Amino acid sequence: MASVTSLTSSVNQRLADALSAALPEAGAGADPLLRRSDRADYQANGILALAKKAKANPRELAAQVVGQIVQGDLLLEVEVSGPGFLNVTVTDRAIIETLAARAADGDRLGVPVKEHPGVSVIDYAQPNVAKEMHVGHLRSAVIGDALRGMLDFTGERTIGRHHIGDWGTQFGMLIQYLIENPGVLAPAADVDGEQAMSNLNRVYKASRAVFDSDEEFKERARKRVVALQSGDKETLDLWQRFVDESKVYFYSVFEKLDMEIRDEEIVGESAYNDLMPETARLLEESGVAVRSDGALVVFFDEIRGKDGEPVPLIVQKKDGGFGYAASDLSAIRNRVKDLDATTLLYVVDVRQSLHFKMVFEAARRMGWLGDEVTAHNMGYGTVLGADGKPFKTRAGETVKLEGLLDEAVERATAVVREKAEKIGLSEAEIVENGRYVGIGAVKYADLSTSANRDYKFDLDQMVSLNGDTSVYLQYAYARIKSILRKSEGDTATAHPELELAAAERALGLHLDAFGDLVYEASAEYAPHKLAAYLYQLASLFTTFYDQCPVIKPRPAQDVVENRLFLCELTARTLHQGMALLGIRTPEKL
Ligand SMILES: NC(=[NH2+])NCCC[C@H](N)C(=O)O
Repeated sequence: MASVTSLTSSVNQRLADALSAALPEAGAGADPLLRRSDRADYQANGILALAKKAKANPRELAAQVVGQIVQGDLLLEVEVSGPGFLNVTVTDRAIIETLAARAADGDRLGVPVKEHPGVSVIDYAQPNVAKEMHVGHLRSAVIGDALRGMLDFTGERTIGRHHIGDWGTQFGMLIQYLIENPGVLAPAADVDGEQAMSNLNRVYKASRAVFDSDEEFKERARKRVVALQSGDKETLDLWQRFVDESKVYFYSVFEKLDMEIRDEEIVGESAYNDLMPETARLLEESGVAVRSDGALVVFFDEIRGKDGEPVPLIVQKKDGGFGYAASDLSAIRNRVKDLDATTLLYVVDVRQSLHFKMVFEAARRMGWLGDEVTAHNMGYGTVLGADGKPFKTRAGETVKLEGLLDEAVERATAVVREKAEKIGLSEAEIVENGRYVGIGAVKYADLSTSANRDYKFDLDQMVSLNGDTSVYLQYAYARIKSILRKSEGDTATAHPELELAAAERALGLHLDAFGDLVYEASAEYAPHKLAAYLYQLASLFTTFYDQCPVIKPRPAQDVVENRLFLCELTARTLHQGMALLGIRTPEKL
C-alpha cells in the first residue's frame, strides 16, 4: 500500500505553489510555514518574512497568494489575518478521505518510509558484569528501545549494541577468588536471574573483603589481571563464567521490562580488545594522539578542566593498559567499517558526556566520523526520588532496579484488580495487565520527559489514572475497544460526504498528523514528542466521545459508522504509537 501524504503537507504544497505564482522571485522552495492553529485548522506564518525580503507589503502579498490558490476538494477557506498570516480551513471531505487512506494501510497507517534510510547503531542498555543494575541503566534501556522502535518504523536500519562493562582490573580479584573458592558460583545454566545476582553479589563482597585485608591475595589478584589481559585460557574461561552468570541476571531484568535483547547485540567493552593496539597505533602515527609522561593521550584545546588545564583523553596508560576510551574508539571503527553505520547513537548518562565529546572529536580528527557518519550522545538526566533528590535508598545506596519494577507491577495490579470483576477479567488477565500497566507506567514516565532532563520516580503519580500517564492512555485504548465490541452490528466505515462536528475535526486532524510526528520525533531523537502526541490524542478522543454520541443516543446510521471509523483509527494509532515506545495496550482494562 502506498504511503499517504498528510493534510499538512498537501496544504503546505498548495500554498507553496500559490506563493511562487504570486511572488516568482521567492522561487519554488519558498516555505509557507504551515502550523496547526487554534483559530482555524492551520495557520501559515511564512509570508511575513518573504514579504520583508521582497520589500512588499505582507498583507498585500498574503492577499495575492490567496488569489492564486487552487482550492479544489482540499481547501474550504483561506483568509488573510493579522499582519500577513493565512488562516486555512480544510474541507470535512479531505479529512475523512485522507484518514480512510491511512486506515487502509494496516499497521503502518499510511506513514511513509524514508527514501534514503541509513544504518543507525544504537548503544543502549549497557549494564556492568557482576554488578546490580540501577535506575540509570533503566533509562538507557527504555530510551534506547523507544528510539529504536521509532527509527525502525521510519525505515531506518537499526543495530543494537549493548556495550556492557565486562572488562577491567576488578576481574583479577573476582577470578582469583573463584580459583581459590571454586564452589561459590553455581553454573549459569542452573540459576535464575535473582539467584545469579545474589551469587555475584556474594562473590563480589567476599572477594573485596579478602582483597582489602590480605596483601598476598591482592598481589595474586594483580597477577591474575595480567593473565587475563594476556589471554590465558584458564583465566578467560573463569572470566566467561562471570559474564554468563551476569547475562542470566540481565536477561531476567530485560524480560521484566518487557524488552527484547538479542544475544548477538550484547557486545561489551572486551569485544574490542583485539582492535585496541591498532587503534592506538593509528592515533599515534597520525599525530592525533601524543605521548605524555609515557601515556598515549589526545589533547583538546577547547576542553579544559576546572583548573583551566586541558583535559586529556587517555588512550593508553603508562603501564601499557587500555581503558574505556580505547574501547570506545575501537568500537567506533568497528561500527563504521564493519557495520556500515551512518549514525552512531549513544544513550548514556549525561555525566559521561565529556568522555563522549572527547571520543567523538578524536574520531573526527581521525576521519572515522565526519559528514557521512555522525555520532550523538543522548545524555540522559538523573532519576530523582519523590523528594526531588537523586534517587537513593535510606542508607544512601543507589536503588536497585528489580525491586522498583516489582513494586510498580504490584501497584498496577491493584489498580487493575479494582475494575477486573466489572469487565470480567480472569486472574491470568489481571496478572498480565498488571504487568503491562506497571511496566508501561515506568517506561512512560521516563519517555514523557525529554531525555536530557531529570525526572522523578514517583510510583503514585506513575500509576495514576488522571494526568499524563501511560495508564490514562491504556484506558483510553481499552475504552475504545469496548465501544467497538459493543457495536458489533455496525461497521466502522468512513463517510467523506458527512458534515463533521468540531470535536470530530479536531480528532481527525490530529490523527492525520501521526506520520509527520513520528518522522519529526525520530529525526530529533525525541520520544517525548511521541508521548505528548499520544496523550493529546487520548484527550481529543475523550472530548470527541463526550460531545459526539456514537451509539447512545443513536445518531443516523452513516454518522454511527463514521464515528466508529474514527474510534477504530484512534485505537489503532494509540496502539501503534505506544508499541513504538515499547508499551503494551491491553484489550480490556
Ligand atoms: N559505549 C559506551 N561507553 N556505552 C556506555 C556504557 C555504560 C557503562 N557500562 C555504565 O554502566 O556506565
